[in-house]
Amino acid sequence: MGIKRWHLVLVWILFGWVSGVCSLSRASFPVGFIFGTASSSYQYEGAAKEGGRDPSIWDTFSHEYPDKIADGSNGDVAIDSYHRYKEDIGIMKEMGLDAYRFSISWSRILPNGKLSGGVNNEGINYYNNLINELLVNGIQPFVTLFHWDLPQALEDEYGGFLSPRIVDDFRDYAEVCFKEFGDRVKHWITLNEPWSYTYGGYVAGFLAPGRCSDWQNLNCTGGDSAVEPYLVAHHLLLAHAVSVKLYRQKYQASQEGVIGMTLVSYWFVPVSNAKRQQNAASRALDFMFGWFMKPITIGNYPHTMQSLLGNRLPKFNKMQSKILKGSFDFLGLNYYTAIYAAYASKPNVGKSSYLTDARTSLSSYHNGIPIGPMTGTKWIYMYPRGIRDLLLYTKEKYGNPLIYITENGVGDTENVSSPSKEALNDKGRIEYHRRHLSSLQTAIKDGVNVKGYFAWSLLDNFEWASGYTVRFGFNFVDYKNGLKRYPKLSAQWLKIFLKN
Ligand SMILES: N=C(CCCS[C@@H]1CC(=O)N(Cc2ccccc2)C1=O)N[C@@H]1O[C@H](CO[C@@H]2OC[C@@H](O)[C@H](O)[C@H]2O)[C@@H](O)[C@H](O)[C@H]1O
Repeated sequence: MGIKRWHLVLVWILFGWVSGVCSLSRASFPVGFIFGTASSSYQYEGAAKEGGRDPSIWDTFSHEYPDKIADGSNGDVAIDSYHRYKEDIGIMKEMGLDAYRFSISWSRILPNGKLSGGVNNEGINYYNNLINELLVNGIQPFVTLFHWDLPQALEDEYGGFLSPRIVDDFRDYAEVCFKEFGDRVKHWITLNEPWSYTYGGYVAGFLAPGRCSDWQNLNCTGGDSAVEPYLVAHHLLLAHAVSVKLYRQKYQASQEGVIGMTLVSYWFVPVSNAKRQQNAASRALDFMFGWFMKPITIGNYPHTMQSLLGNRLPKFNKMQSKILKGSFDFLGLNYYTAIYAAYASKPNVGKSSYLTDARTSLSSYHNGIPIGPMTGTKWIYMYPRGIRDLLLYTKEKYGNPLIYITENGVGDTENVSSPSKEALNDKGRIEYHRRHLSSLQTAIKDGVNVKGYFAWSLLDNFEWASGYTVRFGFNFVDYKNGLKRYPKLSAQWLKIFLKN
């Protein structure tokens, strides 16, 4: 019986699939494309009461509300990167990574949050040592100024980002970092995920400072989910804008670095092609991504937010709009998963909240079917196509900006506590990263201007409300045995990926 045409097609498809699975590597990406991993100060450093550091709102939140953390834990010790950074950089080098994204602890640099309170030289020394160790190992530092760990002193004095007073204090803090580290740091990120800080801290209350409306019964410490999120986001944006202006006016010419902001977004999939559902997905994107991306691009909020929120949405004056417009040299983009979006009518209860303002209903399921395969992290369903769709959307809607994927990753929630064969055999993580990198490669072929990819995360670490119960690392940290680091299968996979 002769070979039928469909046999040939099948073989061709199979070959394509096999070569696609096996051949994806560094060489699949443009020369100079940067591969790194990401971390943050409160999740990695520990040494919470060492080296002159004063408390952040995360020290307060995790100690005063341990019930808000899955295992009642905190970042007092975390994974002790404060003392083990040389070992951790050795792991990065062994894996062949090009860059490391980390954040600076504001209260380690300015313990009471303000310049007038004095600069902590032990903090300056720590980050100088970290940056220098990275550079001697050929690893580029990408530095985030604010990854949620606000000095508690500023929260106490004027409510932190609820107050416009934060803008000048953040600018002063940023300037200390530009001055002290800018000769060697060439990629600055002002804020990590302002959406998450706002949503987690002032809408749903599961992140510090844990505020939301009482009637939402989320066991919050006070707050108003209809008003505070929009005030906090407004001040985050202004703090970002004045710091970018300062960097560009005083430091960029001599230091020759670039500065941006990292945003996170779901990719939103309409539950049907009906116009009403497509509009709902578009509104959801405005209320999560456009909330920040529009202001730093054109100097104002999305029209959907302006029309739906009225006076609850603060307004930028002319000067603020001017310094916000174009206030980034690159965009950091964090992508984890996609979610279905459906139209929702105005809630009949009299109370407003960010949760219902967009008139959308979001779910990982539609007609009982998940948007993608479940993973080890309850809110992350595998939807690699979403990274490409979000990048294409950004290209089309926001003028094809320079982008770095500054976080992408997945956690395991098996309650493994020792570096067993099972714990290190993280095939799911390999599959997640391989599929997202493949989708990213397609986006690059589509003309998206993306120049780097940072995986979350090098090491298992303190995962905010999940404590140490969720592991995102390529390397296992043995919390029960001296925080010893062990490479997982994914670390081996990434090392080979980066070598080819
Ligand atoms: N997790 C986020 C926020 C993404 C918002 S989209 C989605 C919606 C939602 O409710 N959550 C949970 C959430 C929201 C905000 C912050 C943390 C966790 C989401 O992540 N971003 C990055 O994700 C990384 C992984 O987040 C983990 O995701 C699983 C959660 O169980 C865990 O608490 C969280 O730390 C963090 O370690 C980084 O510090 C952070 O920059």
